[in-house]
Amino acid sequence: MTDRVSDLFDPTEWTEATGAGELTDVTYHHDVRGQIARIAFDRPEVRNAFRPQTVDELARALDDARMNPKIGVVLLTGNGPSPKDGGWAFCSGGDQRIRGRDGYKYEGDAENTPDPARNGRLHILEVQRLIRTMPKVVIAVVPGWAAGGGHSLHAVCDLTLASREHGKFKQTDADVGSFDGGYGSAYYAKQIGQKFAREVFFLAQEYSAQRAYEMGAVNAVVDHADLEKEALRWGRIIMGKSPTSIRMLKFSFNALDDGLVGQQVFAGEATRLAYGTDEAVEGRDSFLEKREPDWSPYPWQF
Ligand SMILES: CC(C)(COP(=O)(O)OP(=O)(O)OC[C@H]1O[C@@H](n2cnc3c(N)ncnc32)[C@H](O)[C@@H]1OP(=O)(O)O)[C@@H](O)C(=O)NCCC(=O)NCCSC(=O)c1cc(O)c2ccccc2c1O
Repeated sequence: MTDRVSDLFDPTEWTEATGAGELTDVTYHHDVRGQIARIAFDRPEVRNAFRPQTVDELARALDDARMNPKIGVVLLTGNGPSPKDGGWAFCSGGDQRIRGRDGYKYEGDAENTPDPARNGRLHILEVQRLIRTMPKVVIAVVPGWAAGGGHSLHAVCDLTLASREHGKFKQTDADVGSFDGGYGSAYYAKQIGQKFAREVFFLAQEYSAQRAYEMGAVNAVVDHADLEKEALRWGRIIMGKSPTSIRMLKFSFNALDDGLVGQQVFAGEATRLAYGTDEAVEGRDSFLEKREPDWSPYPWQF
């Protein structure tokens, strides 16, 4: 790759997000209408494996998109192809070269050498929770390999679109002595069923985009050249919907599987909606005006 972001990236559709020029491991753009974010792993030479710095930058970009009131959809993808061999990847999980005994390490003086003085990190799990709880639709746009922790990221995204020619899925955790026991496996099993999920993890075989679609892990298989165009089209359809409906729907889908945290997130939005009623305003005003509240205009509805 030269100065192009990615071979599938259409520069007429995107502008670089403010501050994104400082990022080294991910790229971050907003679509020209300012409604859809594109965040991409940018380490194609290692199949977009993440190191702690990658995860830091990913979290920053996702959080920025979360807090942007115009943005309703995030496309999470991987830039490519690899300048070394032309291979494509969404993300191949944690960079095994800097994995220490306590997690993934920030690098020391020599590149790809773990810094023994700093604790290891497993904070891709924090990113998973951010994707899960942000009140926006996150679409995994998979142009190549989704492996290991990259496979888990696609699992936690709300939707997945995959390249027909290059999209490949492989859950390598058990090959490398790792295990994502949360969304990556247990929630994934809720998506595609226990038998398939156990097969994917226990055998760690390669699945084509078409096979992943048949198993219920992928929403659509798209010709490689059209992948990002199609993702943008899906994003724009979603942007035509009510923001409150989409937010409440996402949190409703999450609630049961996320236990009390799911209930808390959903209930927080219900509280926000309730604050908008005249009834809640009466409660606040009566306190501030040091008088008894008058609930008489508000029936005990059934
Ligand atoms: C993804 C592959 C199946 C692709 O195979 P392919 O044959 O197409 O490509 P190569 O193997 O030749 O790779 C090209 C080039 O990239 C390097 N590379 C690829 N992936 C990684 C990686 N993850 N780390 C470091 N380097 C990588 C590869 O070495 C080649 O380099 P050259 O110098 O030789 O050119 C295949 O590449 C593959 O299987 N990759 C490894 C996938 C993997 O096992 N990932 C880690 C799983 S564990 C994990 O991600 C994880 C992270 C967490 O933070 C967790 C936190 C909490 C719980 C669990 C976690 C977790 O499981």
